[in-house]
Amino acid sequence: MWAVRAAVRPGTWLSRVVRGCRAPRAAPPLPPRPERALAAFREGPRGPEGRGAAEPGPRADGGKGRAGEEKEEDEEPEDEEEKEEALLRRDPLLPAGTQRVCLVHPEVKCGPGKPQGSRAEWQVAEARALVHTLDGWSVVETMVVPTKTPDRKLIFGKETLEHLTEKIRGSKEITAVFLNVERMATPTKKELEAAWGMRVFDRFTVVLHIFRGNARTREARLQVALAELPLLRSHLKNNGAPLDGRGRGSRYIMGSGESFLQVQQRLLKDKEAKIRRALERLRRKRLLLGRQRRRREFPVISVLGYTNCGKTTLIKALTGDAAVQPRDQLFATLDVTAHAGSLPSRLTVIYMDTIGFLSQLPHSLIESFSATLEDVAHSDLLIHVRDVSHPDTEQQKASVLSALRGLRLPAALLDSMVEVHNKVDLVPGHSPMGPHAVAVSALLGLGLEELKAKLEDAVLRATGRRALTLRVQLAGAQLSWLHREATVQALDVMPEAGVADVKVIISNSAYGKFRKLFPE
Ligand SMILES: Nc1nc2c(ncn2[C@@H]2O[C@H](COP(=O)(O)OP(=O)(O)OP(=O)(O)O)[C@@H](O)[C@H]2O)c(=O)[nH]1
Ligand SMILES: [Mg+2]
Repeated sequence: MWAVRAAVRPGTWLSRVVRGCRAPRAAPPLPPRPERALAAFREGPRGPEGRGAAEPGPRADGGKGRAGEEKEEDEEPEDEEEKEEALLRRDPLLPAGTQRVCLVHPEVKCGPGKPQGSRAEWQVAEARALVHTLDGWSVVETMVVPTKTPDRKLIFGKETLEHLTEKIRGSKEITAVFLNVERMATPTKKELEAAWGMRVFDRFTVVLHIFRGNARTREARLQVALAELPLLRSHLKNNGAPLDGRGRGSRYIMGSGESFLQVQQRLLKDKEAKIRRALERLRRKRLLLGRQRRRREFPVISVLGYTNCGKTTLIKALTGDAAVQPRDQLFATLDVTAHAGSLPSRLTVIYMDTIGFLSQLPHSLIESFSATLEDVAHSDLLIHVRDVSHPDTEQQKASVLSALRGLRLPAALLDSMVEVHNKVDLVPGHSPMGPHAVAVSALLGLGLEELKAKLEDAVLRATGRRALTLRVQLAGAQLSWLHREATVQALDVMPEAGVADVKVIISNSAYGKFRKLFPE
């Protein structure tokens, strides 16, 4: 889902699951309420899944199904979970405590590695934001250094390296270096650390660290663990020792006929197979529960956008869900979460909060998260939230759209996407262009009514429904038929005339049947 330099790739929406409950349509004449829809998303005693990221890890797989519900394939024994926990144990990637970072950005001057359509300042700003996301870390120095071949072993030419070394070693303030490349080979890292006399980190390690800290569900945590495997492999290859630093012992493990390296490689392979199996189990469950959700016919709206643009804040504003916790942080949301809200005609919809986009995201992270994109493809509507107060808002939009194109979503879903211009409180006089755009301040609650009206219109169109007020005879079967086949929103009874005006949300096909059965 993210642009990785010029190549934008699909990325990381995580999905959470849906717990079963009775369909709200079975309880007319009350309008379907968000709470009821939320109940469909509950995962055991912890309450609605996908609560704020600040809560301790809710489970992605939910609790036990109720009687009468579709039986879950693949019930997991308790010890499966314990085994997964073992897969997730690992050492810290970054040192704890305060770090004063020198941000070194290799700017590709020409050649195939030159990033398309993005500026060094933007990439530097994004790298700085990543560093500031880490607790106690700050950028004290920024150096943009020209390079022709950022993927070469030492990245910089001899002279540039000497110049950098002089500056870095000469500064008393700097305690670590963030080299803004996707991945550094272990030998490169070692050589740079030796030259500069301090730890050097790449974007992969920093983003992985943030992901580790923010992943809450089992699925998200396993996906991060999968993304880490290349790092463990390269450490093994280059050090002959795993990252967790357990002793190497003798060259051959006694009696096994395998060298230490072979044993470690085998263990990593086993680990990968186990993580993939566990993810596949969770994925099957998610798809099954997604089918249940669709059967219950709550329209699903996926809320997408660049990281920190205000997706979670918007969902909080649209649903009033007090447990939603927006944070001023990159990748605050790593688990796709579901939140119910209602639209003007009281139609209940489910908003899916998703992980944000970022340009230049390490692609092994994106790949490991990509299975969860399936959920976005099954939405009824997409909202693209934009932070219009951000200086790079246009690049961010291009990044997001380009990533979305890479996902091969249904054309109708892309065409009907609603663009939300968020944070307009910070941009006085902003007026959005285009028929699908609405300006809001999710934080201050501005423009939400207009947005809801647009969403309702789009959802009804996308799901082949319409909102109608129908006059029915109280004596006949019309009212009970509508209760059965449509969603009754409100009832205005006129006893003296023996009629009622019924506000319904009804599918086009059901309306056709209604007219056939009860001609006007
Ligand atoms: N001024 C202003 N700030 C906003 C608005 N909407 C969101 N924010 C702030 O922007 C920051 C990020 O908001 P989130 O809702 O967490 O953004 P997000 O897109 O969910 O971020 P990730 O989950 O990290 O991708 C928070 O500090 C919000 O308070 C807005 O309309 N106006
Ligand atoms: Mg969020």
